[in-house]
Amino acid sequence: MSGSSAAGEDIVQHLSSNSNPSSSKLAKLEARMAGKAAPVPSPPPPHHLVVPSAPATTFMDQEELPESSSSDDDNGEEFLIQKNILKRPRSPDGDHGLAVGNFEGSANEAVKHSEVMDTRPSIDISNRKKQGRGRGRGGAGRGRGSKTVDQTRATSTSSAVVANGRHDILTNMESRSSAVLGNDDKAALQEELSLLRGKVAILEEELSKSRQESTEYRQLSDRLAKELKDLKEQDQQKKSKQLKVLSDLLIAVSKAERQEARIRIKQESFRLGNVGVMRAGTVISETWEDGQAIKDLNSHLKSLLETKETIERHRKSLKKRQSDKGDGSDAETSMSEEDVLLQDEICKSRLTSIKREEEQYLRERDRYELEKGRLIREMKRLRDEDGSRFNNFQILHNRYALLNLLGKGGFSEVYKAFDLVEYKYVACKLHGLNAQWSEEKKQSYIRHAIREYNIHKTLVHPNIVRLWDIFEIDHNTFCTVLEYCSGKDLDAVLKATPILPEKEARIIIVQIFQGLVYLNKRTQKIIHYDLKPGNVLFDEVGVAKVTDFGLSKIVEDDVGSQGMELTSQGAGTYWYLPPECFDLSKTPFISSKVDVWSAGVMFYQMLFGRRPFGHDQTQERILREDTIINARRVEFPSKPAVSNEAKELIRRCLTYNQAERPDVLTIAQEPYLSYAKR
Ligand SMILES: Nc1ncnc2c1ncn2[C@@H]1O[C@H](COP(=O)(O)OP(=O)(O)OP(=O)(O)O)[C@@H](O)[C@H]1O
Repeated sequence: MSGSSAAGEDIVQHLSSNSNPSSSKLAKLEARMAGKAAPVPSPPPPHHLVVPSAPATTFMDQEELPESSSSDDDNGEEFLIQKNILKRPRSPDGDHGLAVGNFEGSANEAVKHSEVMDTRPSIDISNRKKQGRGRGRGGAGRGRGSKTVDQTRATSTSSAVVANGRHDILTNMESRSSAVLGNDDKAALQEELSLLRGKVAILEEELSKSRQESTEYRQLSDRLAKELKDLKEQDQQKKSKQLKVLSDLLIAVSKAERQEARIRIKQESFRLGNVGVMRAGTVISETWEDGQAIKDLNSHLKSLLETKETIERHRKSLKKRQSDKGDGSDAETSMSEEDVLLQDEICKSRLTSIKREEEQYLRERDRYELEKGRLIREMKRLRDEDGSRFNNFQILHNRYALLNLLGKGGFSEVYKAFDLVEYKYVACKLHGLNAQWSEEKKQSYIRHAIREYNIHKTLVHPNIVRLWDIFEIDHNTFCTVLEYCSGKDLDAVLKATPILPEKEARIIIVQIFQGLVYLNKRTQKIIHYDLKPGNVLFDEVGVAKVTDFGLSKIVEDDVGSQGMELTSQGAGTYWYLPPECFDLSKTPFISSKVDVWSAGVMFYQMLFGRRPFGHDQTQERILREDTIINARRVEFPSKPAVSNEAKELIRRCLTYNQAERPDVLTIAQEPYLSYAKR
């Protein structure tokens, strides 16, 4: 064995002992170059390097091969290349294959060697390719024209890591191989090495470019993330600014409305009257003091009455004179018969005109009374608003901007509010629990309200006020959010105009019945149980809507034809409840017929300006005197004139006997309750 051959063996030994598989490949390459390659006249042709049919071998197999077997050299090369192919499947687009094919001669050889030396970098290549794809079609943007360069780079990339870690080995290899190889081989190898170096340099450059690119991308991504965050913040700020502007506007409008309402009250108080304070010893009470217009009107009426009395007296004296003349007792003061008749005619005519004047003043007084009623309600509203703890334009639940008080009920205050999320007006009903109440009573009230909410929230119909939301404000207060109805309620309408023309009354009752039909066509039927003018609201176009389901009852599925037991009587308003609800001798059975009765009472009230039973009575008196229990027959006043169909509908609704009274779905069939053309 020649010295150079021995040196080759040493190198093989040295390189084979390196656990790095690439080093082992290099060692084998080195070995081939040092000695075993000597008998091979020239590098094997490229197609010898790849033997597709070679049996697949694991990397361990390769490690276990005899290190210096002379037959190993070529086989080893084949084996290694085969191994490499298995480890790094070529990409389907054949880029890599092309990369190999694009090098010719020694370059080709060099590529093969580079493949032989490296398995791990192949994984780097595929990763890089993936990254390249990940960056989008940008890679293609560099141009298909540069494909060869790209491919070279791709191939070179596989050597990058090798280059980093094994530059010394290559240098070593170069010096040793120069010692053992012939001039041709040496030149070829040197060419090969310089090519590899070139590629290493390209790869290094590529790597640094990639690093730079990656830094740039990271910076870009950071910048974009920051920009996005800024935009979001700006958007948020813009939204809060918009909301601030909006709520400021709403508040300004509401404040102006409050001021206007107070000025109007002052003016009207002067005209119609005001609440005064009266002291009786230590007791201070409030009394109503009429305003100037009512005082003037009353004094006109008083003076007319006085004039009337004077005329009546004068007529009496005329009659007396006539009779005195007849019996001859006072001949001097006697008047001719004609004079007496004339005087009497004058008095009668004057009395007639006084009566006319009086009637006019009385009509005016009635109007004042209505205005006075409205003024008193408005005064009460303003006083309630001033005393309310929610009068300072709070935003509830981060969403509802409270504006002005609409009114106050038994345990609740209703505010007009603006929904800052849905951008619409709503009515916020604030249910206040009395702090003095026992915990048990509070819980019962809350249960009651939640029950109402659960019933009401499922109701979606144009003639039923929508319930949008419910939330707690504090331990003693919660809020329900309702559809806002900007018109008055029917109670206020009837206070302002006690008698409605039949046409108007009909359209209202038809809508109420449509709401009731909806309640009775659901799988879970509902009895409202508290239908009264105060619970019928109007929206801005005049659509009537039923509200307040606080006393309503859900009709159980298995209820018989006679209705369901009224377990909790509740406190409906007695003028509007049917006789069966007053029967204390047994637990009443109720059905939708309760609502039919209430609707009949309301319709009567709209047409005739008074309720059919117990109109002038208090709730307490109605109970005491069994007014409704005795309401067997409804009577109609002669005025105003009302159609027979309307009267017939009322009669049917107010059928005393519950069994004979039609239910909601039956009475809704009445032609009078439908506008459909027949
Ligand atoms: N959805 C609404 N839209 C507009 N105004 C409303 C709405 N709900 C109630 N109101 C008004 O608020 C006022 C108070 O209503 P609320 O229902 O609390 O009182 P009530 O029915 O008179 O009392 P209670 O519920 O104790 O019987 C009434 O004048 C009513 O017209």
